[in-house]
Amino acid sequence: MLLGLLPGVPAGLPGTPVADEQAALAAGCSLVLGVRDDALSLWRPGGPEAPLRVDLTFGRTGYRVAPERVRHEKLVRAAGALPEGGGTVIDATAGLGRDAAILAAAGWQVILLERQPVLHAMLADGLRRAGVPAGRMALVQADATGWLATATEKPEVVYLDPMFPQREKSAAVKKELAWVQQLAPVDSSEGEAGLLAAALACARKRVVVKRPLRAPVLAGRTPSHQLTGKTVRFDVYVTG
Ligand SMILES: C[S@@+](CC[C@H](N)C(=O)[O-])C[C@H]1O[C@@H](n2cnc3c(N)ncnc32)[C@H](O)[C@@H]1O
Repeated sequence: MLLGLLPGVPAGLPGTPVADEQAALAAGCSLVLGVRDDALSLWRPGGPEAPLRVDLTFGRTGYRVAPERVRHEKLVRAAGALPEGGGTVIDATAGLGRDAAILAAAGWQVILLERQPVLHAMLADGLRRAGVPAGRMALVQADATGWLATATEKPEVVYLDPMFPQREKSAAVKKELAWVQQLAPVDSSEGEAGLLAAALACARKRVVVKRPLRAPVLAGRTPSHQLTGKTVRFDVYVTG
């Protein structure tokens, strides 16, 4: 996959600098990263689809959503009770930050880990535009397996949503997933097993893993219990 980097994107990202979409097409880029309406965005050069950007303030997943509404979300129920005085979730596979926004809206302090540099830059841009206080959602560019293994302060919860081949049916979500998968392909089974092991060793209370409804459990490890939704389920591993 060749990613075209349009003028105005942060320095140091992996990709091919291009002057405009025409140049990106001529260079054979399947996606471009550029600035649209003040947002760092990803799109198919010459394509009709709306650009993809991280949006934490609008729509269903806005981090300002009222806690009494988000507490019904299956993800929030899977994370368990928020300790009095607050608690921390490490979202070790932050992606576009949607699940992290739900957890933050439910009152958790969320540390977002994302290893893919372009997605990390898009998340940083989304957090900046949303004006999210660093105390609510803090972003780190890191490989989660190593980061979790060396974490000095253990969080209550570690949340994992590793890439999984095509799992949603709607065309819009398929498009987003296809684009994100070009940047961050599905991990090897050894990679997934290492990530789950690091999460289980780090979380003080539980590890939550999001899976497509009928997918096998991650790394063959049986969870303590499961919460199932219409298209996805949350596998919960109680650690303490
Ligand atoms: C399916 S997406 C997560 C979507 C996210 N839950 C959301 O709501 O937008 C998976 C993301 O995890 C990242 N990822 C996978 N393994 C990782 C690891 N070991 N360390 C850090 N990031 C990882 C990928 O780069 C990808 O962006």
